[in-house]
Amino acid sequence: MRLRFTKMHGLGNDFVVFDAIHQDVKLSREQCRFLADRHFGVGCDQILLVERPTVADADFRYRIFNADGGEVEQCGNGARCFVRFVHDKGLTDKKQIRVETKAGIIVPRLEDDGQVTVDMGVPRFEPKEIPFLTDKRASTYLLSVGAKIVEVSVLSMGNPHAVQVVDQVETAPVAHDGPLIEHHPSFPNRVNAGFMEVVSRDHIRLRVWERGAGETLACGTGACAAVVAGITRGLLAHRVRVATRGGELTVRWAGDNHHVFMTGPAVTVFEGEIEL
Ligand SMILES: N[C@@H](CCC[C@H](N)C(=O)O)C(=O)O
Repeated sequence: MRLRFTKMHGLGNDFVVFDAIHQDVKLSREQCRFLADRHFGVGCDQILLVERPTVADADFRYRIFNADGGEVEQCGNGARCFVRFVHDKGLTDKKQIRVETKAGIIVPRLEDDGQVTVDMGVPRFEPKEIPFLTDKRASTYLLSVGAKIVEVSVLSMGNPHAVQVVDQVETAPVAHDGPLIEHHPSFPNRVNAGFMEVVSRDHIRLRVWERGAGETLACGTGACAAVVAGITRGLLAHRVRVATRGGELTVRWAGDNHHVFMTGPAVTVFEGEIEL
């Protein structure tokens, strides 16, 4: 089959996006891996499908596949690109849309300045039953990672995250420890591993080893998880600038059962067609 796609990115976290409303798009794991391959395919961290919703209270359905071909629950940078895509393609003229994901409904909004704010929902502190709970209130755990013991905050932004605080993010052992945390036996569904340097109460630097994709230039749900972890640990204010290798996001969270809001850019790089 020959499919049209759009190459997009949110802070360098890059995507191949398909309109699966006007074309029949069914991707196998191998086809996702081929599309994501930076040498033999198009190259991307995730593949995004824009589909008709299957529930009454949503405008679209948004499906996400990691570079390894696994379908996942949520993707924050992708959600911003999703909004830009449906607007650019004339699929809607609503500024605020309701989007069905595997993790429930999210509500992105296209701002007047072209940035996108996404209501990412309420963070959940789960899984609750993993060994070595150290601080129940802050939901932190001790994990043995290689020869070290690392304290991580474990939470879900629809998808799973384990976030640790490091002194200097640029020298953090992301490539070494990231895969060990991703595949740690405490996380049977694997996990995204965040490394956060707290610069001040309203500014962090962040690198994320993503489940199924490796280190990316930015991770939207990772940014939300890091800010929630930092606030829960008493380290951060309620509005935080998150600096990633690909650029900057703003994340807001008022705590408890409040929703997390993430604001940042969404960029189209090129349009293409590929034979699968
Ligand atoms: N890049 C993403 C997250 C994509 C999914 C993640 N790798 C997972 O497996 O949960 C983002 O911007 O949030």
